[in-house]
Amino acid sequence: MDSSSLSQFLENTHLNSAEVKRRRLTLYFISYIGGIIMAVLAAKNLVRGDHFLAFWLGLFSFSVFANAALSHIFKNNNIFYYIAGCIVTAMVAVISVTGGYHDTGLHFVYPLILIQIIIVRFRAAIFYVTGTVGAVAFIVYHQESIPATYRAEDVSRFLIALGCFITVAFISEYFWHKSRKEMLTDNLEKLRQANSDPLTKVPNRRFLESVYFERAIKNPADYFPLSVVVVDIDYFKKINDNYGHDVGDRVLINVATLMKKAIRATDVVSRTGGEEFLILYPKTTLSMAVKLAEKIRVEIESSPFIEGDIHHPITASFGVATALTDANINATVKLADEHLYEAKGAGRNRVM
Ligand SMILES: Nc1nc2c(ncn2[C@@H]2O[C@H](COP(=O)(O)OP(=O)(O)OP(=O)(O)O)[C@@H](O)[C@H]2O)c(=O)[nH]1
Repeated sequence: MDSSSLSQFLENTHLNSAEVKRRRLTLYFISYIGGIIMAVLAAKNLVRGDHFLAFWLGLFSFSVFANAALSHIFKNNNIFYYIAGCIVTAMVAVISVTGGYHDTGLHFVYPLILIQIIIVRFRAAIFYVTGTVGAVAFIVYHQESIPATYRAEDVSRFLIALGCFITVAFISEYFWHKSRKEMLTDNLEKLRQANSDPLTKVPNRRFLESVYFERAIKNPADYFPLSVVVVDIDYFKKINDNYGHDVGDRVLINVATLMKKAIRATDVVSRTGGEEFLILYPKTTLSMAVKLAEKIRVEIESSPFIEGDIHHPITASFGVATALTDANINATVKLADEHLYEAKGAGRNRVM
């Protein structure tokens, strides 16, 4: 997992899920509050004898409730935001056609347009709002074929005020989105730094424990069997002692790079300690993980550290274990560690 995949993983796990939650809650609140208001207005219009408007308000109230209820069931589907946007356009059209109570219904167009801007994403909202305003303008300028009657001066002032309102709403939405995006980028960079090792740039132990394992537990079908390979460079202390800490650092970077190249995009190499790494192979059986670890062992063995006069053979020992279910991740890491110590005890440069 390179730096950009790590950022992507963190964005999907933390930041995007917060954004999805925010949008979803906005849809629920607006739908339920709006649905109740429309139901009340439908009842009031029924009492005062405007059956046509009462029918439409009742239908819209039912539609927004049904839309919100379906979005509870199909949680990962974005279509419900766009359906809500369409319901708003239809409501604005019906209100403009009927005129509402004493032809004062156009006042409701302002909050409805604002709802459309909030619910549908910024770019899509431009098209939705253009369509809605186009429909209203068409209706108010063709009063000969609708029940409502609007005075010419009210119509022109309404459209000018609506234009100003929409411009201000879009400007505020634009800057709000811009600052939110900057904040998210900033947060993402901080998260990336907190979850990666500054020397080798691979994810660190924090990433495994607070991000990766949590995600695996939430989506077991995508991760299990999850194989864990603990890798420890052999006699690393000698490298530091013989050539200095800087050379030791470069050996760590080389080994990490070599392992990153040897894995699939869905696997993860992380640095969990001084000269200890942990590789995670999702959807991989124990026998397959042993073969993959053996391949990396051979690769490390055949890539000595060469720099100037230094020509130092590098080997590593490997401990492998596999978690079949999310219930035993920690026990699996512990078992892989025990296998690593067995590999060290058995002479090093081997997979156990
Ligand atoms: N250069 C460098 N060395 C580190 C870093 N972190 C830990 N070390 C060194 O890694 C060495 C680990 O030594 P040991 O735990 O004795 O392990 P080893 O020499 O590899 O021996 P075996 O694991 O038993 O094969 C120590 O000398 C640590 O100082 C680091 O970030 N950079």
